[in-house]
Amino acid sequence: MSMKILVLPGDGIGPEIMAEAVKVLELANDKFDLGAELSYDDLGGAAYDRYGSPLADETLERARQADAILLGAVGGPKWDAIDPALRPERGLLKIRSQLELFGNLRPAILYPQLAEASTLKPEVVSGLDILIVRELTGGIYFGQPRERKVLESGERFAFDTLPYSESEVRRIAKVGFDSARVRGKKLCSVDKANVLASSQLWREVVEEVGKDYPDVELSHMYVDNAAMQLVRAPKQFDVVVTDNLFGDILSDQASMLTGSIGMLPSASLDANNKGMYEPCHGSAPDIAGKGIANPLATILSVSMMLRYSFNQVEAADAIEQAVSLVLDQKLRTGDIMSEGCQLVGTAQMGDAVAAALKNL
Ligand SMILES: NC(=O)C1=CN([C@@H]2O[C@H](COP(=O)(O)OP(=O)(O)OC[C@H]3O[C@@H](n4cnc5c(N)ncnc54)[C@H](O)[C@@H]3O)[C@@H](O)[C@H]2O)C=CC1
Ligand SMILES: CC(C)CC(=O)C(=O)O
Ligand SMILES: [Mg+2]
Repeated sequence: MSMKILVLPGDGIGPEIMAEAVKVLELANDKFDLGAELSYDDLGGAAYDRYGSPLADETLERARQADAILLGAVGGPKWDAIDPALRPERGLLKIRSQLELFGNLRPAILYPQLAEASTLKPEVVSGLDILIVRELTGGIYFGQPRERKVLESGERFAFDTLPYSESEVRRIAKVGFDSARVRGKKLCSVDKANVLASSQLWREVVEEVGKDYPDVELSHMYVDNAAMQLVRAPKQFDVVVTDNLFGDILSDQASMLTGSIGMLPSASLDANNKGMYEPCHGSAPDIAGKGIANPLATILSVSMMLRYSFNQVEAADAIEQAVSLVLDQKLRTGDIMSEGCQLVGTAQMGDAVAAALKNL
């Protein structure tokens, strides 16, 4: 099986965390004889600086030719003042949409070693294992029209549009139900159907899709309540399916239940499980260049890539086991640090995971 992987380190801490993920991937490649071939390109601010566009046509073509894409993160204050259409984040949105990566899987799993780092009490989060299924190529981040203008009165005015079609909701709902079917058989669809027309359609279509999944218990929750329930009693959730904006916000929130946003990997999949894999966090400009970012979310994204795009279950499991072993060794980056543990930097953490993987 061909395993051509396009690596896009991106901006800020992106290159730092990616170096560690590639270290682990290369080790897995040798150990499990995966035949992975890596190539590199730029996305986001780095691409704007190099190509004048946050996603160059040639990069998009390379992404289309690749079997999977591994991404760090994009964005940063350096590009805050440029034409909004050329912002680094627009490159990320464009690659997701052009490759039709509509199914974003964001697992929030608490490693038991990190119970102390969670923002919630250990008894509330122990055994936490939630999968957030976020719709990734529709909704308010893409809706047209969107505009900023100055009204005749001189007042500044702006608006966005939140569109969803039946087929867009249907395909992500299926991802949610299929995921629930192989997990705890519980799916919670999160929307704002008490006020938003797009959410009313969302709820209706999710109900219809649910008829094909009588074995999955479906519930609905408004997003404001879901945000509250996530920090009140997060273990009531198994699989959560939601739209692009709500999923973006709820997954960052869920990350803190696992100790840190630096622990949350993700897979963004098309209809054939071709995917882009990236940590859920951003480019963290506040810590970029310091060598202190947590690389585990990106390393765990490598594991998701091997599992979802290449069915290399043994290698994927081994990477997760190596991460767990390193946490057993009480090595911690600052974001997951707790008493009695040893503080390490990004590269030390990557080295430790690679060493643990090698010795498995
Ligand atoms: N997928 C992507 O490429 C994303 C890009 N962004 C972009 O990233 C830039 C910064 O956005 P923020 O809102 O600050 O979100 P962020 O996720 O980059 O950072 C939020 C906070 O979490 C911390 N953090 C994030 N990742 C970490 C890691 N691996 N280890 C330790 N601490 C970590 C940061 O230091 C910061 O305090 C913006 O330009 C934003 O648009 C934001 C989210 C996702
Ligand atoms: C450009 C943003 C939508 C990226 C982001 O925050 C995310 O995908 O989590
Ligand atoms: Mg986000």
